[in-house]
Amino acid sequence: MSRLNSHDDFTPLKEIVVGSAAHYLSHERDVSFELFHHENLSGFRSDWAYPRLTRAAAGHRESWAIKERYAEELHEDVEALAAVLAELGAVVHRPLPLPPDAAPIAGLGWEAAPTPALNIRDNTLILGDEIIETPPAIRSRYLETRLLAPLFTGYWEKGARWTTMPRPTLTDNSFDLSYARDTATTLGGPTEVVENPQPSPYDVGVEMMLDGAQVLRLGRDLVVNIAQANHALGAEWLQRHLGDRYRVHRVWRMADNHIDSMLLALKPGVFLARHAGIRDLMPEPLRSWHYIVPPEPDAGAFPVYDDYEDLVLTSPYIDLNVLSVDENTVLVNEDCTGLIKTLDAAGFTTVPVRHRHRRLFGGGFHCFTLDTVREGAHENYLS
Ligand SMILES: NC(=[NH2+])NCCC[C@H](N)C(=O)O
Repeated sequence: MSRLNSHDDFTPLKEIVVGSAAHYLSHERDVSFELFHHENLSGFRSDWAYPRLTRAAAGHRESWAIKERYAEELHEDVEALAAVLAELGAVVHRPLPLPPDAAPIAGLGWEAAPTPALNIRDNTLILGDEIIETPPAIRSRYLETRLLAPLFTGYWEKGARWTTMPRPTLTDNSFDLSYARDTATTLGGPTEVVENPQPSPYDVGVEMMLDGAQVLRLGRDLVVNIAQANHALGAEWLQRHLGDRYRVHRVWRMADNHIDSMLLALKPGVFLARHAGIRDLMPEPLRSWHYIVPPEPDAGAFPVYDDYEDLVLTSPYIDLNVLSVDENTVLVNEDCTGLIKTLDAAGFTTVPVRHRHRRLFGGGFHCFTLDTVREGAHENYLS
């Protein structure tokens, strides 16, 4: 293990953590989960878009089983991803696997089954020599970074700084519902905001929530996606914490939360973007960069899932979530042939990797990884 040093997504990769899919048995469908995944969940089923038609009031807890076959295939693909990265010369670290008999976790006034540390991009932000654990918006993910604690301890011993952003209480009233209220879904929304928030003796009002995956890292510049007040508070914390060392550029509602299936930096001057309109949402100095927009995803590239039993947590654009091992080499989903062709034509070397169930488990290669050592420094890429 070397010293923590990760400022961007594209300079030569030395060390990386690959998430663990072990024992991903169910989704905890509480208010925090429904709200976070509102855009995808409410897009195709009217009882999920209008939950009061069918579901109980807030406080309702429901475990949604994941089919064993999908969980096993996911596990197989994640282990293969770790092997590919090792073959490419990176030192690969792993979180603690979630044990099969993990007991529920609890906060003040809630309980939830814990998720494995799979989408590890989400709850940690690495900025140079600093580990920042970010405040989760989903209760079942509250203790996810503890599964990374042995690794973080190792980096800390090697000199890393290690910070935890203020932890939210996550009562029903902690959430700003405005994004879910304001956005139309494919059902023609606006939909109902998920459930009726119930008062709790632990209410503190709208709280800070921000995922590491809402932040695009470009040396001394950070682009942070903000869709509502929880995120705005998180970005404000980040700005105050980082002071003059970083420029925090806030972008408004580029996505519901995570930015990394909308936009990724492949190298200085080049972005991979979901659509051409992304450029207009960007801060002025980044509008002159080149934006590579791949063809629309091919519906045939995804497994066919059951409309009711299988929760589809991402949009079909999830394969944009690639992982660069250097400025020329990009790991891409082998089934996303349109994207592979686009990147090949742009002069990149693509490494096709199998990942079947990205739509069920909420992430691609960028989400499932956390690069801890790259060669890049605290550069100013904007000048
Ligand atoms: N870091 C992540 N988990 N990113 C995944 C983002 C997926 C995005 N919400 C989509 O539907 O395409």
